Amino acid sequence: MHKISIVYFSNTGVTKALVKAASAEFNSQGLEVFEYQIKGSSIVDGRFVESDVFTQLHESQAILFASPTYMGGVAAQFKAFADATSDFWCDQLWAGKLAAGITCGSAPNGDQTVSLQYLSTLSSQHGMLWVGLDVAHKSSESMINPLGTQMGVVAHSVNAEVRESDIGTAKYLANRISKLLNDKSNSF
Ligand SMILES: Cc1cc2nc3c(=O)[nH]c(=O)nc-3n(C[C@H](O)[C@H](O)[C@H](O)COP(=O)(O)O)c2cc1C
Repeated sequence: MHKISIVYFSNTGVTKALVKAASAEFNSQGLEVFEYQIKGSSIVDGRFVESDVFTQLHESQAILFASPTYMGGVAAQFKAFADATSDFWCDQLWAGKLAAGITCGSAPNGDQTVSLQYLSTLSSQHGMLWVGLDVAHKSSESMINPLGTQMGVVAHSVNAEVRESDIGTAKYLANRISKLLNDKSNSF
């Protein structure tokens, strides 16, 4: 059975709701899911200290990274986690794993794409293979990807309300990753 890990930070629950939707989709496609929410207490003196988490990530064939957009980038809590992954960079321990990203913001165009670009760069530093969306802006019957970003999931939330179209986009991305993992001709 393939395993996917999801690492995320969420304060008011929007990112968490998107992660839960993706997670349910992975489960329904027969994947084992390890979910990890970064907490403020996981960071001491600016450093991410929950090193046990990495055992799960090493065992995964894919990792989904998720963070709200804060001031045009990932949240500091997520960045502390990302910096801790540098321990595995030299040996390129995560090379060949699939990677994907989810973010959200309270503005329709609040620079969320910058967060996805960062997550993609982080993944590239680890030699991972980035998976975006193969669906054009609102082209499907379910009207997913309403903001038209194809690097990953960009959600727009006002007052922490989560839109169905963004939940649908998160599920779609999870479904795409599941298909890639379950395709026997791929050897992730
Ligand atoms: C410190 C801070 C910075 C933020 N910066 C942005 C931003 O640059 N762009 C944006 O669209 N929303 C921004 N927001 C709004 C959050 O991204 C938004 O509320 C998001 O839904 C929070 O996700 P969460 O519910 O998973 O915590 C910011 C919020 C905070 C608290």
